[in-house]
Amino acid sequence: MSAQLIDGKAFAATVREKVATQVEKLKEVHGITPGLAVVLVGEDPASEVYVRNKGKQTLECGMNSYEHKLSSDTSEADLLTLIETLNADPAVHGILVQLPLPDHLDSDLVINAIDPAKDVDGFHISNVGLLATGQKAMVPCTPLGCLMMLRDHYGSLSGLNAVVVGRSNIVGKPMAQLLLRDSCTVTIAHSRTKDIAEVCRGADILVAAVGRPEMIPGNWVKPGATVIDVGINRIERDGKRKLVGDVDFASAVEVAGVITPVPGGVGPMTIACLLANTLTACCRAHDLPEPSDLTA
Ligand SMILES: Nc1nc2c(c(=O)[nH]1)N[C@@H](CN(C=O)c1ccc(C(=O)N[C@@H](CCC(=O)O)C(=O)O)cc1)CN2
Repeated sequence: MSAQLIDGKAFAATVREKVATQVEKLKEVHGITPGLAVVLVGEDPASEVYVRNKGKQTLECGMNSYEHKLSSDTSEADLLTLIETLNADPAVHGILVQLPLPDHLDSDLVINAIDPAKDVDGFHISNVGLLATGQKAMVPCTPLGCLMMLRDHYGSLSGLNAVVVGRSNIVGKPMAQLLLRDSCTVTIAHSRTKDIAEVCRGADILVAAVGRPEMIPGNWVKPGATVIDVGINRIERDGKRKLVGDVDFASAVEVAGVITPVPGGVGPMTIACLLANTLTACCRAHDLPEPSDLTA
């Protein structure tokens, strides 16, 4: 039997609509317009597309968008000066530096220069610590999107066995923290995990975030499980370029109960959650109630 697909595109559109409604209210009642600044260094083609889409969707939600495109040889000092300026700008509620950065720039240093209250990526060390200790944090967009889809499907995640394959700071670790916060029993699996197939087969919720094309086959999936595929891998097959996830969709769809496709699954939720985080950051900056269905 074939699994039910989660339509991330449609889900993301619903999130964006909710954000737009709240933004309109903020403008009408309080005269406040949330603002998002996105910084791109260099000419990575995929990053250029993501940044363009971020700007477009920010404006469509009624927020202000500030785009800063810097050349690939920008010095760390110049980038840090820009971040300082954005930190001090009251019209900017969210700051995002598009990753990956060129090799000569220290990503950790740059990310940790962002005011944690404006860190809508949730990558700043303060937000990482707040999330890990169950406090109010800015939550990384991709894991937040996965959590929203899981909550929508299950209602409560309490007591479910969740396996997160991948231990990156951007997805794997925060995903595990969020699932733990929702009372799942969480295992983080990775390249050194012994009998990883058997570990995965114990999962009610299997989140694949390893960055290896189609690494997880259907026989690693427990029948009826929910599979969330975070991978976005560009491969060439039969002479054609193709986007695939970390899960072998063709075999997994036959075993899983629910599955996210690639493309059109988790990906679109990343930008939708960025807009939600910008709204949240704006509400927090002005001591206003934040929309509870758009945060963790
Ligand atoms: N500062 C950040 N950098 C990066 C992040 C991030 O969250 N913050 N994530 C990724 C890139 N990313 C957003 O920045 C992103 C990735 C994928 C998608 C998306 O909609 N994917 C589509 C397919 C799009 C395609 O054809 O390429 C899908 O999966 O359906 C949106 C945003 C790395 N950098």
